[in-house]
Amino acid sequence: MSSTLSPVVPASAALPLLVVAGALVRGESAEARLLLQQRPLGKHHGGLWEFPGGKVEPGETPAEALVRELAEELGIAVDPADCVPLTFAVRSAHEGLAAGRDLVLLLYRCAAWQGTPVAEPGAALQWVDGAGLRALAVEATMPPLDIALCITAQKLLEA
Ligand SMILES: Nc1nc2c([nH]c(=O)n2[C@H]2C[C@H](O)[C@@H](COP(=O)(O)OP(=O)(O)OP(=O)(O)O)O2)c(=O)[nH]1
Repeated sequence: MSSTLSPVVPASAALPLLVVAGALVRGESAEARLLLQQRPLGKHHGGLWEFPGGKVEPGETPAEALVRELAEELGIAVDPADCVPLTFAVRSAHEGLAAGRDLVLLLYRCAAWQGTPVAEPGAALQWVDGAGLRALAVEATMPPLDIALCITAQKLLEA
């Protein structure tokens, strides 16, 4: 191979931003609902509905980060063993991310926790059924990355 070829990822490029989020599901069959959180106004994607979660900090595993974020944002305690990888989505920096880095979002299914989710100041929560989730995706009231995640999350709500 020629030594003049550029590597796919230049050594100088920033690593992707790793974000974890939880698809918290309660109830079964027709009663199944997913928890969505509205991002506080003033934050990136402010006012849009997303899966609760946040960035993985240095030294954390993704599951540890999710447990921490769910405790911080919702005040619930989740066992890492109850965080089951569900799907992921990737957004390129070229698609308009302010930080200028690719973003990889790992979505976990969580069906067990302790406590009752409570929104942080400035945020809001809603439990959606399949129709509610579709409506948010179609109306683009979710971050672009979440539209892709919803296709899989929707299956958690199917009878
Ligand atoms: N939590 C979450 N973030 C998402 C989703 N979809 C999506 O594009 N994002 C983006 C928005 C943000 O750019 C990034 C998450 O950052 P964040 O601001 O929530 O992370 P954080 O809780 O660590 O926040 P901070 O303390 O740094 O303010 O991922 C989603 O469904 N959930």
